[in-house]
Amino acid sequence: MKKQAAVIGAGSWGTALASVLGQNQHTVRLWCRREALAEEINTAHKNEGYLKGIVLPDNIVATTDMKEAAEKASYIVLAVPSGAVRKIARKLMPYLHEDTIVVHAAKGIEPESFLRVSQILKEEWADLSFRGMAVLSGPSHAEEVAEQQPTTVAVSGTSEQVQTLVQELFMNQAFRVYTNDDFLGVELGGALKNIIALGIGLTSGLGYGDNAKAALMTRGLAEITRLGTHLGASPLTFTGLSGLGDLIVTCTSEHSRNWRAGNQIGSGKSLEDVLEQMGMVVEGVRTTEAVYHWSRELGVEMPITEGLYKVLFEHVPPENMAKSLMERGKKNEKEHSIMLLDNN
Ligand SMILES: NC(=O)C1=CN([C@@H]2O[C@H](COP(=O)(O)OP(=O)(O)OC[C@H]3O[C@@H](n4cnc5c(N)ncnc54)[C@H](O)[C@@H]3O)[C@@H](O)[C@H]2O)C=CC1
Ligand SMILES: O=C(CO)COP(=O)(O)O
Repeated sequence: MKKQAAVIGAGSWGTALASVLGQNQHTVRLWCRREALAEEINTAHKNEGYLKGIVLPDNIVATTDMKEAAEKASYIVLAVPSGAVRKIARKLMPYLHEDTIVVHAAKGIEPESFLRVSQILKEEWADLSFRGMAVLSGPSHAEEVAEQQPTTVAVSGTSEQVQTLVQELFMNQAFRVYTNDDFLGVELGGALKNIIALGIGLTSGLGYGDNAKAALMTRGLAEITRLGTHLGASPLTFTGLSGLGDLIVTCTSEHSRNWRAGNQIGSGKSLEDVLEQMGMVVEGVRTTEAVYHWSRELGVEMPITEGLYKVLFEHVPPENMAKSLMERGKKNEKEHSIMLLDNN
């Protein structure tokens, strides 16, 4: 059935998600910051700056007016960088109502508070009543979603009903949505894989090959799972689309901004230059900062995150990261899995 949906954020991901909703014949209002972009979307049905060469469904209406975008929507999809979520949550406050379902699609952890995006939203909207919240996450580069290439993602919701409604809202022949009741795990997987993708990009920039890539992906997944299960997520979620799936796509695709940023830093560019030239969000930088401090506070070992933090924030040369990871004390590969099995 046709729904009223608002997508907040007309960058790569917001535009791609609006496109999926438009293909599904929903009424879509896409909120953007810049008038010129709204004009481009409404007249040329394009967003060339973010999704080059893509023609958008003509039932997407772009606006810079939050009221116009969100007021009548029964679904509000948040697709801004995690760093903008608090500000946007405040702007959205007047337009949430009893029937609103909020779907967030951002992947990050807030430095200092160590909050996930859904926790930021709950904090900002503590006094409001709305129908529910969901997180949409998985291996889904916007460029391929916009081209209607086959894509699979996971959705988790504050209730089973919300989860199923969001699955129905997005699902189509090119965009397959699986439900997963582990909200925490789905949200964490998407945020944490960006750290590992940055790290792998870094080693590629240094000239290391596929063995290093496979090592970092495998041990990266181990450290994501270690933190996630410590916090109460299911280990199985990290083997699914929002865990391993998203890790694979972000660590192996040249679409990935996190991988590309790491690659350029490994090749000798400064973090500041890389971020300035990217022109799009590189979530892994902020999440590395958050998770480095968070894991130390929790006493959870995350050596890849630690190594990357030192490169990004303490000016340690990238080659030292690989060296320090290789020279760590002897370990049993299954240490953590054995501990998890023992606890069950
Ligand atoms: N691009 C992708 O393939 C995917 C991205 N994501 C996640 O979606 C989120 C958004 O990413 P992208 O769309 O790729 O980023 P982007 O850099 O392509 O676009 C970001 C959009 O947010 C807007 N924005 C930035 N700061 C803002 C602020 N302070 N207030 C209001 N609007 C602001 C920008 O104007 C732009 O429209 C991130 O958390 C990302 O990890 C998730 C899945 C896939
Ligand atoms: O999350 C993504 C794909 O699932 C996008 O990753 P990047 O932000 O690294 O481009």
